[in-house]
Amino acid sequence: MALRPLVAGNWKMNGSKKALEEIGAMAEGYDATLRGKVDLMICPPATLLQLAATSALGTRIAIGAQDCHTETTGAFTGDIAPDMLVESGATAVIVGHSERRQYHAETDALVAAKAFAAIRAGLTAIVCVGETRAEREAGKTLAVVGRQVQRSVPEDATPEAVVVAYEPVWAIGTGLTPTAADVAEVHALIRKKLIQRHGKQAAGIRILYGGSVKPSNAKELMAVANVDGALVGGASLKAADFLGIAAAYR
Ligand SMILES: O=C(CO)COP(=O)(O)O
Repeated sequence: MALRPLVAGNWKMNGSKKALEEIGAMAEGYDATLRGKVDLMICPPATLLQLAATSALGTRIAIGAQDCHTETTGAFTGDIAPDMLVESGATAVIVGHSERRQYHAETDALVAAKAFAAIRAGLTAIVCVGETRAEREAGKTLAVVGRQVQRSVPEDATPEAVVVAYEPVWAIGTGLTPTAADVAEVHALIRKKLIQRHGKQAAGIRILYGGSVKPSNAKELMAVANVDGALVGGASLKAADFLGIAAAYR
């Protein structure tokens, strides 16, 4: 089944008010042809969410956040509840990015709880999974990713509520990418696991590839079976690059 693809940009801890001009430029380049074929989303830092949502008003570019808490309110200094993200204009949130797993010791169980809380607030949860270089070299990729999908994707996953992003940790920000055959193998496994656990409707859950996606490799990566779009880091900061990736669907 060909799903409507999603190209989402994760700005990570980058961007400023000035960078919001890029969203304007993205909107200009998101012409009728592209709009008819692919969804676009930008996930700026939390401090820019509200401004980004205002910049994106009327452009059909969606705004997402990069993390959320599991609770709706409470004594959690520095954290942000899913409802607060909704109020800021976000319609989605990334959870379980490998940088959160690595630097904030986030476990699969916590990621699943965050995704559950996000969905309950009406957000789409973009759940990230992916193996490290050591795990790939040890031949453990499918076991690791399979386990992460099993444990990080919440019970109530539907195509509206959940997007899964496969991001091999060793491909993030390195310029390295897996071969198309390797991507196909992992995405097929993710699809199988989703259908096993969430039933036939899980054929409609979008599975994004992320890790050094650029305009020059987007076409090849986006053509792989079960790759329903991209989660883009560095190349999402500039409108020309981001649109160049989206143009894989032109
Ligand atoms: O981590 C990523 C997106 O979430 C990928 O980052 P890069 O595209 O910079 O490799």
